[in-house]
Amino acid sequence: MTEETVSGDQHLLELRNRIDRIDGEIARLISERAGCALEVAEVKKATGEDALYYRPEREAQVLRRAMERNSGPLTDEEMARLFREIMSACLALEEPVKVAYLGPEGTFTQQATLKHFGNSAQSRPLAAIDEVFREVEAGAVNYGVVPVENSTEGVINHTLDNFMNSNLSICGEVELRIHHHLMISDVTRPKSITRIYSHAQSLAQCRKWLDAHYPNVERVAVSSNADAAKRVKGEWNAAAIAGDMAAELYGLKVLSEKIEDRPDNSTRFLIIGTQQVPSSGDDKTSLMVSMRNEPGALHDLLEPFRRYNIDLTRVETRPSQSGNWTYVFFIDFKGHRDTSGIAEALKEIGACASDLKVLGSYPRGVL
Ligand SMILES: O=C(O)C(=O)C[C@]1(C(=O)O)C=C[C@@H](O)C=C1
Repeated sequence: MTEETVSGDQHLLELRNRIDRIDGEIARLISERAGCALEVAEVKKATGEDALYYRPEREAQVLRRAMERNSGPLTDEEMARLFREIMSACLALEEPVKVAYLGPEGTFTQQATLKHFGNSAQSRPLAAIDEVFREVEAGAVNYGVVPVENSTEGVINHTLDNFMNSNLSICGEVELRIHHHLMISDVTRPKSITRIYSHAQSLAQCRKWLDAHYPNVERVAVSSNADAAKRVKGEWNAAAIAGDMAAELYGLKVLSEKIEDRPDNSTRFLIIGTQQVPSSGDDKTSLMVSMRNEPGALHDLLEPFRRYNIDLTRVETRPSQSGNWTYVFFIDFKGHRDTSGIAEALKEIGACASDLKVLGSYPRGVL
């Protein structure tokens, strides 16, 4: 052994000893934090049966602070993700939170659920968006996670329509970068692919790539990306377009990575529940408004937003379920319903609308 390797080995040993010491301190501090969370739970329990353990506004503040005070070398996102998991474990200690999401397992909605609630939440896949709403309404789970819009393909109508017949609120949002991969099973012959399975939205998000690389291959729309991945197992002439979780879950091999046409392709998901969330300091509000079917109605609806200087982030129109050719507007804007300016604007809009429902004010997605 040369002198150099001896001193290298010695240095490695010293560094590992240092890491062991730091880990000891981190472990002690995490336990102390978890003890605090248990005390918080006692304080909440004393408020009665309906005590709210999960506090979206507080979680957003904790994560934002973790990012603000980070000075590297980890990225802000990486640091926040670590705190996400610590808080998830602390919340599970207070009271296990039950979450339903649009399944099956392996979908992007499951990935969004994990990103938002962390690994300690008890999550359950359901077959349809309606079912997620129903299970939250019935109290079988505390929260639901459903997709609402994609940056390439637009709004998910089914989710918006469900709000028309539901009393649930929006208590959070989470955005996920969507990376699609072309994947095959171990029996697939890559040169003999004649069929590609995926969800219709994903096929649309990879349209140009498919036109360029697999122009004559049949594209088969199925109920989810995870379902596509499942079908490919055992088919020698088929491939699937899906995400990392599906590839892992079904043991598929990724043939081509990140094949989405737009590199910034992302999907926004909503957290639905029954609680009204206080301001976190950086929030969004979602409204559902019906207007009388008369000239100038849309102008009257939007005018207060301009006057109170409120920043609209989205306006969607859906046919109302109560009559032909009448519409419901879904409007998102920056700010919390309880802040001055917004509270006044909502009062004015309420006065000119035939129906106004605040679907919720909630923290802007952090991670
Ligand atoms: O501050 C609270 O209310 C807590 O319950 C503590 C805590 C945390 O671990 O920081 C845990 C769960 C809540 O969702 C928010 C924060």
